Amino acid sequence: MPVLAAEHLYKIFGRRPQRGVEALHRGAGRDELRAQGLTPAVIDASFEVRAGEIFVVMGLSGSGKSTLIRMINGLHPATAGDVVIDGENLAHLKGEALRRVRREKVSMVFQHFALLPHRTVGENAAYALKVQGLNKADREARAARALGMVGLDGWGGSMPSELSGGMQQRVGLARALAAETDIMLMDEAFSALDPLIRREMQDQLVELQQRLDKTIVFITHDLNEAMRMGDRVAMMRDGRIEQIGTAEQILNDPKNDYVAQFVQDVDRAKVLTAGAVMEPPAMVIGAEQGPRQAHRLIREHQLDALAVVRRDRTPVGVVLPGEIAAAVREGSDRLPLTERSASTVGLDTPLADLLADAARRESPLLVVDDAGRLAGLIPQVTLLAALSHEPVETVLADGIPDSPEPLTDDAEVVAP
Ligand SMILES: Nc1ncnc2c1ncn2[C@@H]1O[C@H](COP(=O)(O)OP(=O)(O)OP(=O)(O)O)[C@@H](O)[C@H]1O
Repeated sequence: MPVLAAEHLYKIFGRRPQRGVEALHRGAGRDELRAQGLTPAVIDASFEVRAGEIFVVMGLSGSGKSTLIRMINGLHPATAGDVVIDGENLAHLKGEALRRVRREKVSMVFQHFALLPHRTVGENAAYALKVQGLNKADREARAARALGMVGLDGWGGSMPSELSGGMQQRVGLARALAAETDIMLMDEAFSALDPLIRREMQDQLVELQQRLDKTIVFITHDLNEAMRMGDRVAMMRDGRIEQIGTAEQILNDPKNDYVAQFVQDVDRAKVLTAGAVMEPPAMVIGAEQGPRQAHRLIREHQLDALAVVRRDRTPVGVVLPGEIAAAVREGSDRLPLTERSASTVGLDTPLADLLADAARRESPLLVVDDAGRLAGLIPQVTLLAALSHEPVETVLADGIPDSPEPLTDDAEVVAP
């Protein structure tokens, strides 16, 4: 079950906003509503956020992100549609019941930190806990723990003004963590920070999320931030969600021209990981098998490369058609594995890290999962395509320099 769901959510500002929803249902455009003094800020937004996910809402200024997040935390009532948190529909809650859900399920980090200037860092971190009814000792302990998580051990007695911008936002983050809610909403939380600090905070948030298993809805107008942070990204335009998907899905398969144009300048090499560009191996061969068996598999399945694995599927290397043909010709009874053919990379390795020596690489890269087992292969042509910003087909048509000789059916085969 999703932790958080939005179902056909609308927010229209103006008098008698319900009119706007009805007009939109009838097919009216935004301009028509504007003429009636109505602003449609969020139009028919539906999505589900899974437990432990970083769900990014990305869109230009005015696209409706802040309004959307305010409906999720119950600050704005929806004009139509539902927000369901942990099975509870906010539209059905009032007064104390609504405040309880907001307090216990959702915490929020703001762009401008929202720290109280005359309270200490520790008091700021503990701020949300008083309303939760915790006693002073518990509040202080939780706040200190949260400050420790964001790398601010020992800063509890300082005043916010003594801290840099990045540190102040860590206090904002600590305050949200101290509330110990499962869901954290972050509204342009890093947008006011210098690029270097921002990057550091992004990494730290991803690391914290993995450690604490929080569900995070993260709002940003920065596409690169969205692509870097989001397990999935919802792209908003003019109040509507245009597409929801992983960074790879949005980059590789944009749903419409708007999304395609929006993402065209993204540095794919920085966003895409080895896991996203690899191909699952069509066939593998056990390390104890000989070259003739490999030769047979390569021919029968017309493989460009064949990964060699141990019984537990950890990779030993990869054999190529040309190599294996030569080995069979020479009568070798061992698979011709070489050092260079055994380069492995992790699933999360950024593509950019693999491109440096793409042109020199003569065999596919092997991609392994966290347990070191083979997850897939990245053919050299994929790297060259990424490097030249050309589709794979173009690189294939132009040819790869020094590509291995293809194994033809009439290759001379000598029995060992
Ligand atoms: N309280 C309000 N009253 C009237 N109109 C509003 C109100 N809040 C937002 N809007 C309008 O709703 C639309 C969406 O605004 P919203 O702030 O949600 O966008 P955003 O994507 O968060 O933009 P930004 O990044 O600039 O904050 C805009 O046209 C805005 O002018």
